[in-house]
Amino acid sequence: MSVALENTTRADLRVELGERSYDIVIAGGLIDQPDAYNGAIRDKRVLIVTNETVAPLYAAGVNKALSATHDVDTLTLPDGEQYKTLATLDTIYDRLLENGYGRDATIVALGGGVIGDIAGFAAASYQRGIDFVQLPTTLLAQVDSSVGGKTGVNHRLGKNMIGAFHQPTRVLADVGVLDSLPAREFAAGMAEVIKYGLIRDRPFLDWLDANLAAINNREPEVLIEVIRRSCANKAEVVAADEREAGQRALLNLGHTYGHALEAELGYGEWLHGEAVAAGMCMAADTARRLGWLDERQCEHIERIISAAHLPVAPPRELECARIRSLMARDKKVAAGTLRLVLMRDIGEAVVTRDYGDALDATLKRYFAK
Ligand SMILES: NC(=O)c1ccc[n+]([C@@H]2O[C@H](COP(=O)([O-])OP(=O)(O)OC[C@H]3O[C@@H](n4cnc5c(N)ncnc54)[C@H](O)[C@@H]3O)[C@@H](O)[C@H]2O)c1
Ligand SMILES: O=C(O)C(=O)C[C@@H](O)[C@H](O)[C@H](O)COP(=O)(O)O
Ligand SMILES: [Zn+2]
Repeated sequence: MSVALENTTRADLRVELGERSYDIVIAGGLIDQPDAYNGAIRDKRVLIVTNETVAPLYAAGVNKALSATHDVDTLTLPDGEQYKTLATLDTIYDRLLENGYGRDATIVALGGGVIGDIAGFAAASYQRGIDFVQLPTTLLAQVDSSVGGKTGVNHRLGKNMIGAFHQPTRVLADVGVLDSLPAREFAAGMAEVIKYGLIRDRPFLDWLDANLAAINNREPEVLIEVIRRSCANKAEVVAADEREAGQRALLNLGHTYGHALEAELGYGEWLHGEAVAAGMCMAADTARRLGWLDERQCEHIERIISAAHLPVAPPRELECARIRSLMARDKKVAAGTLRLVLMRDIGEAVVTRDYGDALDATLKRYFAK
């Protein structure tokens, strides 16, 4: 059950995508309120897709909120990044088909980014596409993965290698559910928050820096502001470039390095946000070698990341050549060349293929073997 927060602000944002536009609502106690779903679910049948950790905490409240007006069933998946696979996706198709769900059904994704990505991809592909609603329950999912319509699953050889762009019909970011989130998962979400500051919103980064203690204490008003400003950044980028033909790639800062780390560590040893945090430090190092950032700026970035309880380097010795070959499979490879997202300054990122030997020098520094 999500607890409504007394006297806390509610923030409403909109992702402007023509006929696929949708609202992001940010408040406490949202997912248990029947009204919150008005206009987001077209027809009767709803399948809530969640996992074994989140279900006992929040599925009953969501089920109750929807049951007065809809015919609701719940599918509970195993928990973990290692289950973000085609095999798990198949279990969603099984449930939909065995129970005769049609194209008018809606999937409600209740969970973190793993559930959002996999349930979203089920919605994108089932009978060539059905509606879905995002109920993100981690900080990372509330600030990033529930918005923008990137859905998909991992492959042994690369992160999110199989997927589709498919926008939800609504995002309900209920800050009340963050109370039960473990500290390590909360910190992982902060990596994507800091990312917005580093790529395009220097004032936000300075605000984060000044408010980190209140953020780490999860003060509700401060959290709503963290989520609101993060989603506002993401919504703006997605509205301008839904399918990543250009500026959306900036949202990938640190991810080329980070996704390689996640794959090399077997999708489980490190959380996505942890890999992105270390990846952003590596991207800063590459930018420093190009003369774009100086030593002091790199230290500043590392200090904020550390203060958010995130790693600034790989967890142990990893093989440089293996990381480099995983990076070569990144989705930003164009005409056979890997493009990187690098900071020209703090708060200003670019996509570039002009990094010369700087990438290899960075990889040698972080991956000694
Ligand atoms: N689609 C996108 O744009 C996008 C953006 C960023 C990340 N991602 C993806 O998101 C995934 C990471 O998401 P994540 O960090 O949310 O991880 P996650 O989905 O694995 O959730 C983290 C853990 O927290 C648990 N949990 C979730 N909500 C909880 C709650 N309220 N209380 C207690 N426990 C809770 C989960 O069961 C899980 O064990 C990665 O697969 C990443 O690739 C996608
Ligand atoms: O929404 C985006 O665009 C992002 O890049 C957000 C990232 O935080 C996220 O991890 C995304 O899933 C990465 O996308 P990918 O295309 O590199 O798999
Ligand atoms: Zn990410």
